[in-house]
Amino acid sequence: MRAMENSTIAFIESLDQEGRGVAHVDGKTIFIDGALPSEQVTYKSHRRKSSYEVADVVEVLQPSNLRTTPKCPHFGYCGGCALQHLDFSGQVAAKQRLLEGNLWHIGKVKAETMLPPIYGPAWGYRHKARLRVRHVPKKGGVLVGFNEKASSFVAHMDSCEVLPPHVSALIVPLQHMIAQLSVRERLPQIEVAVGEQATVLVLRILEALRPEDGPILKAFADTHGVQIWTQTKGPDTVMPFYPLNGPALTYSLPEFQLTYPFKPTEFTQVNPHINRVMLRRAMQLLGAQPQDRIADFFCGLGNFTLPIARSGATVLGMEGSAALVARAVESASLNGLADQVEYREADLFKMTPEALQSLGYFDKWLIDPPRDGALELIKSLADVGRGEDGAMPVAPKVAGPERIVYVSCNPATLARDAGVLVNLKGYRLLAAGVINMFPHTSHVESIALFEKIQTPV
Ligand SMILES: C[S@@+](CC[C@H](N)C(=O)[O-])C[C@H]1O[C@@H](n2cnc3c(N)ncnc32)[C@H](O)[C@@H]1O
Ligand code: SF4
Repeated sequence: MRAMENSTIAFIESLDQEGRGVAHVDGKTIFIDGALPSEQVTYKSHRRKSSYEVADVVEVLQPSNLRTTPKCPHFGYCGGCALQHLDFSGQVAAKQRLLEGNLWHIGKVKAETMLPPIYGPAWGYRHKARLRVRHVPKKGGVLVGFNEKASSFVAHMDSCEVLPPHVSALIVPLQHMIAQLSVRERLPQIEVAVGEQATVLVLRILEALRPEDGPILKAFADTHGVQIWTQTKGPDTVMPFYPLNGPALTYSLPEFQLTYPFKPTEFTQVNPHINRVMLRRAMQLLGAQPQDRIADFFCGLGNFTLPIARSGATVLGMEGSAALVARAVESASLNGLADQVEYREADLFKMTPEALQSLGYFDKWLIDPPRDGALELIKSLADVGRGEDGAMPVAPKVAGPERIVYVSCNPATLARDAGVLVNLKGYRLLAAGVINMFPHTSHVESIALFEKIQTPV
């Protein structure tokens, strides 16, 4: 709808992957930052293309009844959150609609059942974070935080509601402490990792620390009860007052009697509360039995592998990072599961039918890929029937597992891969649902269950 001279009015139909309201005006798609579904708003475009425009809300004429007051004072300016103006349940519903929309528009598939969303705490959930650091004298000194929205500048912030409160409380003291370091201009990033026994801050520094920096770091660590590790150019150099080379942290899964050691820089799930619920859901969907042989592709440090092994099944975990494979092997022994678990390092984006066949038959698969998805792995399964060009599938014919549980951090690639599984590989999409792993952001984590209905030719 185009209105009077200077203002443009739009009715918002849905949310996009970045949490922006989507409207259609005069045949163009308009992505409007700050607008919510079912709202009528005026907007101002800051990017115009022939088929779409990108805009900011000017005024909300008719607010959604799910619009709410953002809790964080930095919302709207900090790029860390996109949806704090939408009620928590509305966020989950919007993510579910996005997942369903992607499955249908990209993969041409529909889940037979939508699973109830997996919820967790709304605030203080981020146990892993990458904070940017920038020394900007004209903004008052050192900035520590997330990037500003749609910018590479560091946001000026003094607290963060999605970090655990004790980490949020470190932002201002970190700004003051870094300002005193000789390397304050050469310290672009801090990785935060909260484990069960400790919180570690890994300072990435582009040159060597000078001796006078040591006491400053030690005083900070002692005062705030955290560990500080430094990663300068070259191999890790842990500050001399902390144990060298050992994983400092652990997380545990009491329901599976499992404990995982990890190094703060290694991949672990960001939200430990949701991770536990997600693992229970995945195990329920996988239905692992003691006689099963199961593959855990993109297994990381064995987050899914060990709960699967606890059920009595044997598991092969495959992963691209040698460091994570080594950590996974260590955890399997530590938890008394080494006999049931094997790990292999492999680049799964280069999977071929021959390589997949050489792994032998699996009853079930668990897949948890990065954002790019798992296309090469799925394409390596034998097609059902003839291909689009009428040709028979290329040998070897790799028999697919009876069940696949697919955990995804990108609904677009999940939808693409689901389309291949359902339309070419003889699977049904039995169920799918969202996991609210990152509340208030537009990230959509999801889980899907596929079941084999046809034997490949
Ligand atoms: C979303 S994480 C999941 C890790 C694990 N399942 C977990 O829950 O902790 C994706 C994993 O894929 C691995 N990865 C990324 N690219 C890969 C590739 N090309 N081949 C194999 N693994 C890869 C990453 O190292 C990471 O451990
Ligand atoms: S990431 Fe933290 S500081 Fe940024 S908007 Fe979200 S809660 Fe606020």
